Amino acid sequence: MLAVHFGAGNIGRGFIGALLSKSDFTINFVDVNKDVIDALNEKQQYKVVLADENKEELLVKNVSGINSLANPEQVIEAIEKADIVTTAVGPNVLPIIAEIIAKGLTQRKSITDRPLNIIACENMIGASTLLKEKVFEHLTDQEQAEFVKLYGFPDSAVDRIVPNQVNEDLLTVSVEPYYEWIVEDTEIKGNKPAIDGLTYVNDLTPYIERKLFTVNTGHAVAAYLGHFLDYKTIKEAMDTELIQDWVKGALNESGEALIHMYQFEKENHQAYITKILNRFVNPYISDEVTRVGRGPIRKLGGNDRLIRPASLYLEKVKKEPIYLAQAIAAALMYKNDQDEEAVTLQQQVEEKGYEQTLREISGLSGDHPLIPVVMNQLEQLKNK
Ligand SMILES: NC(=O)c1ccc[n+]([C@@H]2O[C@H](COP(=O)([O-])OP(=O)(O)OC[C@H]3O[C@@H](n4cnc5c(N)ncnc54)[C@H](O)[C@@H]3O)[C@@H](O)[C@H]2O)c1
Ligand SMILES: O=P(O)(O)OC[C@@H](O)[C@@H](O)[C@H](O)[C@H](O)CO
Repeated sequence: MLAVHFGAGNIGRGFIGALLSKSDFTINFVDVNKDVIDALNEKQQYKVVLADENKEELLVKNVSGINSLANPEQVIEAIEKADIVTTAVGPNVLPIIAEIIAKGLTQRKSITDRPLNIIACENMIGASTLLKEKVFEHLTDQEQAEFVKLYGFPDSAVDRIVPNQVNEDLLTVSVEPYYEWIVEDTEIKGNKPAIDGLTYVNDLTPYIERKLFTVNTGHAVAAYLGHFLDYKTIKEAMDTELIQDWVKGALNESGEALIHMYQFEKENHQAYITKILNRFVNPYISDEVTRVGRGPIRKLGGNDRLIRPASLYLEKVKKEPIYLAQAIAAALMYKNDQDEEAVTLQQQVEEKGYEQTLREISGLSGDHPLIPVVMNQLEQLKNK
């Protein structure tokens, strides 16, 4: 069985590749990073190391790479033959890979009517749905009508902390032992891909929102406030009582909103939070706040990990989300010359001020009650 996976980065190699390989898939990684692709073709295998005291190693075999910039025709050919297509490229890259996926599906359809599922494994609500929209922009009306019956784009939620890598070998990837991969099965075309460790559900919404608004919310709070206080890693930040309290405060707020929305058992949700807080302080992982805080414009989006739980808390719980607002303020203040979005964000702040920048990036209406709460927290942070 052949898997074509876009994005041979941390989560691509360290999670999706590892799981697909365990279920006997051969994996064609597609990437624009020449060094990684060359190394995959040369070695045809790589190591995944579990970041705990045992450092158990898994050898991922039968892998190869395609450089999509140099050899787009090979990508098209791979999609023609694939049994599954997955991505882990980052939400902003989905529109960029859509065209070649459309070409691959078009070529496939000219040869076979075999169904195919394309699963975007990104930290975003509705990532596969977005990819489908972008792919369909490259198809005629007739192709769209045919493809919709054969090609599924099921949404998914993926959870495994894979930090930036500092190994001698370029391909080796160190990952936390914990993982969760959930896929919405209502959109699947043909047989459900049999992948060990993947869970199918009928309705992904509670799962993706619980994950994004707990793991990623907590992570973002630790990253932006950690950076504000000059900490370099998530663990360093979390080892500080003050930041730990801020993260817990934010997760209590997002938790109350989630419990209200999805009727989760309060105790179960608290246990979920506690487990996540322990994952953040894994001593075998060094995760930079700059990785976790990367892309602040995306992270300040209206449906993302900070604004959406804060808005839900206001709307459903009817209280002011002080801790989430503080993290939103820290995200607005986030400066990092190495991060393109952080640079653009600060240019926007310089030109338009914090309040207008927040409105434009988050899409919150001018009179949204969250805005004064954030502005108040911002003033307090400036004085810290
Ligand atoms: N690292 C984690 O802990 C983690 C966990 C869950 C989900 N995710 C999600 O997985 C996705 C990838 O994150 P990551 O941490 O692996 O990032 P990463 O930067 O390590 O990997 C992304 C890969 O995509 C490649 N890429 C960029 N443009 C491309 C293109 N046009 N075509 C093909 N490949 C391209 C990059 O070269 C890189 O190898 C993100 O959506 C992220 O939110 C990450
Ligand atoms: O990947 P991002 O930029 O959306 O978010 C950064 C981290 O919070 C994220 O990568 C987590 O490590 C991951 O989502 C854990 O499952």
